[in-house]
Amino acid sequence: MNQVEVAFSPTIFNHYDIDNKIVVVADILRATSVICTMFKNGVTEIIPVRNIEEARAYKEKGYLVVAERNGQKLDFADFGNSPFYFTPETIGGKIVVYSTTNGTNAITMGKDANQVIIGSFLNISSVINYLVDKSHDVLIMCAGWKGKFSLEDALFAGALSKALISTNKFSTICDSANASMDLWNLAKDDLANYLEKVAQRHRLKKMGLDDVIGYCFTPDVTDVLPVLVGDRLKAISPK
Ligand SMILES: O=C(O)[C@H](CS(=O)(=O)O)OP(=O)(O)O
Repeated sequence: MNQVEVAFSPTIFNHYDIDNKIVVVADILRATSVICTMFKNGVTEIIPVRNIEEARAYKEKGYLVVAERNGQKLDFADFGNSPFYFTPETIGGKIVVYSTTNGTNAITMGKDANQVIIGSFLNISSVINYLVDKSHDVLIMCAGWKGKFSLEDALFAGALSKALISTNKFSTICDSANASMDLWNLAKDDLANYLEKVAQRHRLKKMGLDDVIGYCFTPDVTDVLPVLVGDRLKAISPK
């Protein structure tokens, strides 16, 4: 039986053994939801970069750059971080360079694992099917917020852990995975109400950027499965 574990923040990621594991990065508000939306709408590759200077250098070379810090688009970037910017018209057939406050940092941290994949509610069934098929131990890495715990990522970790364990192909002896499933069980029947507790929702609301909440918690909007290949994210076609 394969194991599922959860790291609640990148700050503690180094304490997990990722040898031969698949790392699922989750940044529900908003990076991994944005990545799934970009692939759904035809982006060919995404280059995740950690720092602003790297993103700026790509822009100077002529790349399309999506970059924000603290929710706000960087001045040199083409787009900020709302999934609603990414339509077939804006990103179809293009390579995008992507840098965000929390999500792209988490993605690059997992690069020594067997594989890094991108998870969100938008592609959760694709993630489940892929992990069941691959039969590796799994670490769900919550991107959190500036190194801290984020409720929305923990809820996703709980939903995914629960679904994997219900296949009888995974089990867990990880306290964080058990805690995330308890949280998900508490929230799932009245999710809209529970999401009032999510701090990132309120941070986004202050900036007028909280129109994404309903969308980012909608399951299975797409069947894309973004995977890190070298330094780029590419989409695996579903079976
Ligand atoms: O753009 C976002 O939603 C956040 C920015 S912040 O957490 O509000 O500073 O970045 P992400 O990397 O998508 O969590």
